[in-house]
Amino acid sequence: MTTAIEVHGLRKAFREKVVVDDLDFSVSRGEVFALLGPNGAGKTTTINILTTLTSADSGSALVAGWDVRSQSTEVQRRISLTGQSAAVDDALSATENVIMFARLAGLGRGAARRRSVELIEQFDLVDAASQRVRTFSGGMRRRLDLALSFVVTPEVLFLDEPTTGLDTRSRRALWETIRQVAGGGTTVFLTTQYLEEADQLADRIAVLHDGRIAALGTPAALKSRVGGDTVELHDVRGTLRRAIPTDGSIADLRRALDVLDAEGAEGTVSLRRPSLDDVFLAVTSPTHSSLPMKEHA
Ligand SMILES: Nc1ncnc2c1ncn2[C@@H]1O[C@H](COP(=O)(O)OP(=O)(O)OP(=O)(O)O)[C@@H](O)[C@H]1O
Repeated sequence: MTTAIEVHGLRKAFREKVVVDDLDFSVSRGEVFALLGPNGAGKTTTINILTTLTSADSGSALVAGWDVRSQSTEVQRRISLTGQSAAVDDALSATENVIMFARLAGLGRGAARRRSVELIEQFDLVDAASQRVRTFSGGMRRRLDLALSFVVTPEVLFLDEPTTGLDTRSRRALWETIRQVAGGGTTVFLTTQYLEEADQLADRIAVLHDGRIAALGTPAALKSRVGGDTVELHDVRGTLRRAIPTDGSIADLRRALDVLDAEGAEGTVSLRRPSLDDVFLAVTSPTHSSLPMKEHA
């Protein structure tokens, strides 16, 4: 099986409000797929449907080859999901929590202990390993929650805004862990509001806007869609004074410089490559057509 997630015409409304609107996409095995979108775009609802926590009103979704609606137990056996801090016992230490979780996942006593040592180290909880979780900061709790979703390697790992609340070092460490897991063949489906995160991690990105996919493709393809490089002029204070989009060709670059010359502009000229921010702002602006765009390889 090469397809890990297959979604067709998925739709979900809360009362009259359509939150997920006719979604279609598929994710290959071993792929890191990021669902990006502003607040309220429908990211969590989509993840909840794919992880069997919520049922869709219509459409279908297969995860690891099983139907999320009619074969939910089979799906649950093959996935893991972050954000289940409800599963964390405040009265236990971090180590005890990981061991308990590992035992529930079917690991033997020795294997559970070994796994806890690895995960406590990996998620930078060594100093707090034997501390009761009740005393943890928000970031420590978040790291423990993440550690639990890595106790066993699932076929498909769902991470709902995994790095929210993490400091830079923890964020980068988690990215590394995600890369390792994906390198081992696990499919990773993550939601994020951080464009850099999607850019760093994802093989492909879907930008969700008002419950619909407004853009879908590799980070490079999405960036190239919003145009070529931009010639920017900053004044001595570093304030952006002028931005002239180009198609990336030498002739167009020269034209942009001629424009600045003709205007008698003063300051420092630089070339800015399109970023995912440009993509995000372009496709999630209120004036943007909500028609799904074609995927670019
Ligand atoms: N159980 C519910 N009942 C009613 N409305 C809901 C429910 N769950 C979500 N919604 C609404 O659906 C919309 C999409 O919510 P969702 O949590 O999926 O968005 P999101 O993209 O994950 O947003 P965020 O980035 O803020 O987490 C929001 O307007 C939200 O208020």
